[in-house]
Amino acid sequence: MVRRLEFKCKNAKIYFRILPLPKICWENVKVLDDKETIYVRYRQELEASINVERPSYWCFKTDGVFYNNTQSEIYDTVVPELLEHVIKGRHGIIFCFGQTGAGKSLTTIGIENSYEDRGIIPRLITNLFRLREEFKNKFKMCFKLSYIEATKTHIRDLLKPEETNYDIHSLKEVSSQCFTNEPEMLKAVYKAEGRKTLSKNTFYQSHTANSVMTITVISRHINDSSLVKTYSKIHVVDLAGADTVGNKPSMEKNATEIGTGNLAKSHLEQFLLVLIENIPEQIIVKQRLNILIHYLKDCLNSSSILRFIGHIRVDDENLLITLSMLRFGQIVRGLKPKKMKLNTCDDTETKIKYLEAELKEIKMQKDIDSMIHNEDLRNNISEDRMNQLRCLAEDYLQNRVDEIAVFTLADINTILQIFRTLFKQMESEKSIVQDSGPVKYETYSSRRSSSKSVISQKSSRKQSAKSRDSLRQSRQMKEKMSKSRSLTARSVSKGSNKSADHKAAEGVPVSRLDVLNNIKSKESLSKDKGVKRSKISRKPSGSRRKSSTSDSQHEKILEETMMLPETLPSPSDAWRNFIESDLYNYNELKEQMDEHECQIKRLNGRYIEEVKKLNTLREWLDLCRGKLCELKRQQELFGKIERDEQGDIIKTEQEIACDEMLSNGERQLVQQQETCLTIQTELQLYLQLYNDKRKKIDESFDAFCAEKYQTAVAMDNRSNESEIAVYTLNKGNDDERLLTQDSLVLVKDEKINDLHALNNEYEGLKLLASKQREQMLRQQCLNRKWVRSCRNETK
Ligand SMILES: Nc1ncnc2c1ncn2[C@@H]1O[C@H](COP(=O)(O)OP(=O)(O)OP(=O)(O)O)[C@@H](O)[C@H]1O
Repeated sequence: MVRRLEFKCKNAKIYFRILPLPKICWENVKVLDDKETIYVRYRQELEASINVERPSYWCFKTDGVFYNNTQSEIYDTVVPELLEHVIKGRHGIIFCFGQTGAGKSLTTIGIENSYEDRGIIPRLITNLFRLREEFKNKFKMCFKLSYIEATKTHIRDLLKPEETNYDIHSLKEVSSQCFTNEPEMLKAVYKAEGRKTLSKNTFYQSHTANSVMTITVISRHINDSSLVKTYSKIHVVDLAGADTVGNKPSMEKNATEIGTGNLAKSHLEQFLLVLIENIPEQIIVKQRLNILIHYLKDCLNSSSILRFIGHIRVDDENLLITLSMLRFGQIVRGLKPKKMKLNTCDDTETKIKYLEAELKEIKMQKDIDSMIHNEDLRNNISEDRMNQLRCLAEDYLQNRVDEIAVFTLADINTILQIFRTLFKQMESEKSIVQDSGPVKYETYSSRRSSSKSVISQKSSRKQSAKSRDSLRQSRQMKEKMSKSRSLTARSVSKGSNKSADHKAAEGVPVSRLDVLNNIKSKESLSKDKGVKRSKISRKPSGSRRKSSTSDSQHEKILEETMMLPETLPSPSDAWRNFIESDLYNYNELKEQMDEHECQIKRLNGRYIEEVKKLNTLREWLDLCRGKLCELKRQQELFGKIERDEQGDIIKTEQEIACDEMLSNGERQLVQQQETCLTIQTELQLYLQLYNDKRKKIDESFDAFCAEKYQTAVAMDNRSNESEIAVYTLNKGNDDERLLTQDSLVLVKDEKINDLHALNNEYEGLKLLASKQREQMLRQQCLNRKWVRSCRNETK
């Protein structure tokens, strides 16, 4: 024993808690002031009842003796140091052992007592979650809880509400629940505590089995690149109370209950002894012998941090069992510490995540590197992205978007490549236009249809205003250069007409003829100089006739360009020119239209009058009918009805007069209805005529614009000279409805007002639409002009 006491134990520590009792025999048990050494009198001397001069004592060295210490003091002495090791990855066990009713449950859980007197387990949970919060920037921690009760042969899972028992072979099935917050874990612990088996006869809650609360701490250093997670377990064991059968404190417990406690203590004692002797085979045997030791086998070894708290009663009656507990403590102190061994394992899940993140970063870095080194990444661009960029480029050129969003150098390269392709396409078309020869004029309608297709075909070649400006600048530069080179050529194209380029350069409006002359002069210039273009070769006239499809297309493009108006006239100017020209008999049509309008106005006035008359007539007839009914009712009431021989009612003179009046009135009503219908039909006819004339004028105007300006001009106010036109037109529709319904519904003034309001709204919308159309046409015109100027430029 002396040899063992000399040994300085680090991993295992032993503490004793003395139960405060009214009769403590301090003569036989002494605690030194260092609160570490306990002396217990030789029992033989006591039993022998002999007076000895110098009494003999057993000396027991401990790591701390608690007497009248608070729960908090005990916790602070025992647990924090252990917890430090546990967090680092070592297993730890706190054993509470001792005599029955000596305070083991108070030390471990303290559930029966006040909050201040809560035991190690609740304090430990609070401490763990506090540590997790404190080191959240350094460690990622997760806690798992298991709570079991161990009898001699079985382990019961206390976390499960129903009784679930496991034998020595199925201990791995014991549940382990993960908790992310303190209250939840405490709740689970207290619930488990409530499920423990209690002795039936004791006045306090005496436990008959051993219980183990286990918290597995899994932690990983956040900045640790090795991605190794440490896991460690901390067990708090409340051993069943040991005692001598028949001893006073254990009187309320039966022999089996006491036996469980004694067996656990003696197995543990034996196990510690073989652990000290370090005989592996024996260790395994002892582990198999007791289910509790088997359950703790991963942790119950010399490399773990072991804390034993023995609970003793130091009164005369319990001296023997106290001595037994103290001897157990000495065995514990005999444990040789082994080299610290951290429980670590690879955190596969995090490792995968980490590697994925790293891979992503490397990829990104690679992209940046290749961008910096100006590498062509087009190969890395997906088909979808290519298409998207193509659409973007086209949208940009068509002024549909103001800018193109690019993310990488590859995007920029691709966009440039698209521009280059489009430019080349345009160049080749230009050369075709140059080769396409004399211009043929087509009818306006065919030109319009062809222009639509041309526009759609070449939509990708239209550019935004910005790009046009820059192009114009470069064009002017080119023109200046070409001007100096082609002096001779320009002298050929004499007369008052300057070249189109020259005019354009001077800001003078360029006519179609100018453009044509320009093309011709350039052609002759190239002929004169004998310059042969490598790509733009003129085809012989015969062959051109054969390749009709492509040629006609090119001619159309040329005509499109040639026939474009230089400036789009304002609608009012166009209208004025149309009226003045009288090419389409506008004045005659207008005269007729005015005549119809006069008729419509006249008929409309008459119609309203006649309808009013009709109304008055109806009202009068209703009055007559009412009067007649009243007369009849009075006669019936006063029994004045006279009947002839056949039994028919004889009418009074008044009645006969009334009847006549009624039949006259009804005849008049029919005539009046006839009149109204006739006027309506006439009105309808004139409205139809009026509309026809109006339509004809509109068509004539369109034809005039097509011929004169080669484009449509939006002019919806052209017929606004006659306000009634709009009114009567719509009113006409309303009348039409009246006629088809074949009923004489009155056209009331309010309705006319409603119609006016609707008309106004309709006109407003029409005006808006026409403005938009005009704007669109202008834009189209500008685009065409741009195409033409580009073509000119290439010459
Ligand atoms: N140090 C103490 N101070 C005051 N009362 C105590 C102390 N220790 C224990 N007690 C009281 O003694 C009674 C028994 O305590 P406890 O249940 O903790 O003993 P135990 O060792 O767990 O008993 P058992 O082995 O039968 O389960 C309880 O009522 C408890 O409050």
